[in-house]
Amino acid sequence: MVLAAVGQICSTASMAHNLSQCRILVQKAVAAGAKTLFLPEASDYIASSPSESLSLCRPASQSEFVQGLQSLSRQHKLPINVGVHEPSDSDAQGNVAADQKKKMKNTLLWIDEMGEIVQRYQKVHLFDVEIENGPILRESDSTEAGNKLLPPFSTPVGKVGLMICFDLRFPEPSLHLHRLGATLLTYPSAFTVPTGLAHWSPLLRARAIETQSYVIAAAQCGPHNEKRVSYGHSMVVSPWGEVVGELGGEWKGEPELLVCDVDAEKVESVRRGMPLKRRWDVYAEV
Ligand SMILES: O=C(O)CNC(=O)[C@H](CS)NC(=O)CCC(=O)C(=O)O
Repeated sequence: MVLAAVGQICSTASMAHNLSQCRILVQKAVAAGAKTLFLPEASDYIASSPSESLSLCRPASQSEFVQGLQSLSRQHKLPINVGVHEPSDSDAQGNVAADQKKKMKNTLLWIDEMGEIVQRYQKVHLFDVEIENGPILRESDSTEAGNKLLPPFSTPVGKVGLMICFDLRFPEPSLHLHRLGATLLTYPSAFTVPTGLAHWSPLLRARAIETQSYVIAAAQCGPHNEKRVSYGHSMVVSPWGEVVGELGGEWKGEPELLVCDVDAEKVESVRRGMPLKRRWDVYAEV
């Protein structure tokens, strides 16, 4: 068994403030003996508008937030999984007008215990919604969608398959990563409150049950600015679908940490006990 730590923060437009929240969580995770720290989507910042978000966006090599986390991970020999914004390589059409800003990527970094960025996933499904009495958000206005899933890779907490937030609503990528050998799936998130109330927990449990894998979802929580609040409820679900750890949805003014056992043998025993043998002869292959 190995301990995984899951951090819950409330990112604002201040990268220095957000880094200081993460620093507290790194220290707590190390003190608890955790072997990996999972941080939410957009941990580097959550801005009040797409234009502010674009203006804060910089490459990891020039981001005080990412550099700060890399040095913390190196110092403590702690792998860190963290969601950030990065500039896209090209604009959406390939030739925008000079006055038009480039788009961003919504990415998830795996920083190893040497402080190196060794894996990078770019969010594939973007959150464009207009829900009555609910959120109106158009992520694709400012963000470029990724075009591939990353093959699962070995870590101290298992073979990790990376996904982000809204990707949670699509079973296909999780099943695909499962087929490629993942034993732990991540969904770092900044869920809205109404959609979180309606769907967060059943979706996370469904993804864990369907793939017989651990699901780790570090979440943004509370008010980021006057316009935006996140649902919180960071969660760890076992391959049997049990919620083995959960944080609250109320922002208490400081970051919170959840520490859970990740048991490789549990993945094996759940899969051995209930083999989910596909019938590709009956329905389409995922
Ligand atoms: O905006 C940023 O800076 C970071 N990105 C996000 O917070 C994204 C896009 S707005 N949020 C979600 O995908 C929430 C999904 C959700 O709430 C649901 O699926 O119900």
